[in-house]
Amino acid sequence: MLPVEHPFAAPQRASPLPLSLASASRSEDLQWVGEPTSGSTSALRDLNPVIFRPQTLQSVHPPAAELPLGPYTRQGSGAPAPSSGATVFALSSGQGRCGIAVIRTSGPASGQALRSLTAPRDLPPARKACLRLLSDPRSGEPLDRALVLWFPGPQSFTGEDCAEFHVHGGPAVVSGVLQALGSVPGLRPAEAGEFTRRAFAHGKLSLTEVEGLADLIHAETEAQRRQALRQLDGELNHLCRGWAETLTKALAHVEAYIDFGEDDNLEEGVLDQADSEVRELEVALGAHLRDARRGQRLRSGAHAVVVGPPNAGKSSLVNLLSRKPVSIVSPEPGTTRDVLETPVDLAGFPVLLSDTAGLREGVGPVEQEGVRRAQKRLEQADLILAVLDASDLASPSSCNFLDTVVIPAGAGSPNGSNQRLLLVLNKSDLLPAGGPDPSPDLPPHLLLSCLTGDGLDGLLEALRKELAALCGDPSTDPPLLTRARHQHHLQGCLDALGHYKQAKDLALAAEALRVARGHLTRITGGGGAEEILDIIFRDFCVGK
Ligand SMILES: Nc1nc2c(ncn2[C@@H]2O[C@H](COP(=O)(O)OP(=O)(O)OP(=O)(O)O)[C@@H](O)[C@H]2O)c(=O)[nH]1
Ligand SMILES: [K+]
Ligand SMILES: [Mg+2]
Repeated sequence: MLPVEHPFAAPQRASPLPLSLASASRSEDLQWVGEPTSGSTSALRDLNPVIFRPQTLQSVHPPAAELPLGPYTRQGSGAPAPSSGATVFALSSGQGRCGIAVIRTSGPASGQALRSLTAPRDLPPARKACLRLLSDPRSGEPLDRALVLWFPGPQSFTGEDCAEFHVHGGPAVVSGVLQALGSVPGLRPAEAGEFTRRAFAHGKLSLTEVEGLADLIHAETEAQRRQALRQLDGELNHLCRGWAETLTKALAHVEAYIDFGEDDNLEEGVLDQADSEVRELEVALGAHLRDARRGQRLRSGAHAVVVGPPNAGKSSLVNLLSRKPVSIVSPEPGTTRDVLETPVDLAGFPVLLSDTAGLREGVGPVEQEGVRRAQKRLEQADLILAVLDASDLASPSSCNFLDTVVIPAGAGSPNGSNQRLLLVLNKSDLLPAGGPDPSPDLPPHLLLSCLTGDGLDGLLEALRKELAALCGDPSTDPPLLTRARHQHHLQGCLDALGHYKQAKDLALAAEALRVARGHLTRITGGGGAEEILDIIFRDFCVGK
């Protein structure tokens, strides 16, 4: 731990949520509204007259107060509404002794809380850090000299009035300030996730952004961090909103046809346009669903298994990649019996690496069970690291392994089950120096020496490529679905589009589109009546 001096000169251990993320308001206002529940007569039907009879626009357009607000707001989308009026407070940085601890409040009494604890008592200018003496409002006892920040709502992380106290991170300071806050009328300790829940309820974060924030806090590798940050930045949200907008457009076309199919004023090809929009969307959704597991793998870690004949150096490789002595290494064949798992960060990707028993036949019951477990793990793995002893390629166990595992899995290319395989020829130090490739006839492979480290860089680079293919590369790829929930709704949307195509009448087709759109908006926790209005006015020729 770095020395604890003045905490604000150079934050030694910053809050896990830097200021900009913890408190600053998002520049973009995400207050968009939800979509009509499926089955209800859509707002579109009521609004369609607006499209075609511009002269009656003023009289037909429902006044704002009459818009059905309930199910249309984010708050109505399943998020628990914050208990009104309460102001909550909590330690927002990690527990334990540290340079600086960040305590924050959210709710209407935040300003009062700031004034009660600080001297001078006036509120600091909005979003400007100010140094203040903190003291207990009951006893007047000084607690700390701290930086305080005032974020008046709605331009705050939660959308409510918020305050932050950046105090020295000693346990006594932190508990003193928390107790002092608890004594301020109207304040209570926050529940787990309550700040974020309030941000969602006030439309500051979409559901996918909430998920991105959670993933960012839990990210352990670089690629996980990138993916989470992109989701927090709203990329998945924008993607889903774009798709939902396409469906709203298609729905507007179909509903217009239902209401005005006989009307001369309707543009030609309205239904064809809806069909082509749906077809394009199907292609886009299909592409994302094919990659659906990648984002989830990146969140939870890809499963890689090290397999090979006995004594190939599997355990040596596991120890080398994990940089710790996970497995016992010995010259005795059959050393590893059980499956040994270790989480590792490989080239920025999270991987659960499994060491396994050497594959061979004609062994005792214990080793046999080890082989059975190894084979089971092999079937479940996303990535197979097949290890052979480069100086022992002609042995029966090597040949058998090549024939039964490496060749069927198709080294260097993904097989039907999406498993990927890297063939590693270990113990290259035992080959004659500068000699030819010992095995030009083998599938694509890498030479490695666990003993000298030769070939490790090449192996890590190959692993990076394989893992980027398995987990998606968050530096370059389009945003990925990161949870089973996203995959479920995307599949639901695609199924509904299938019903649209098969629908025997237009009312059913419109209903299928509403169901499809409902799935998309549930991904982000919103959807839109106002969107529908916008799109109608933008996309239709009025009163042609
Ligand atoms: N020369 C040389 N020896 C190695 C290398 N890698 C591993 N070994 C040796 O090979 C022997 C077997 O290594 P392990 O890592 O135990 O092999 P394993 O595949 O896990 O063996 P089992 O668990 O018994 O199947 C040990 O004596 C290691 O020191 C290498 O790159 N070069
Ligand atoms: K061994
Ligand atoms: Mg071993």
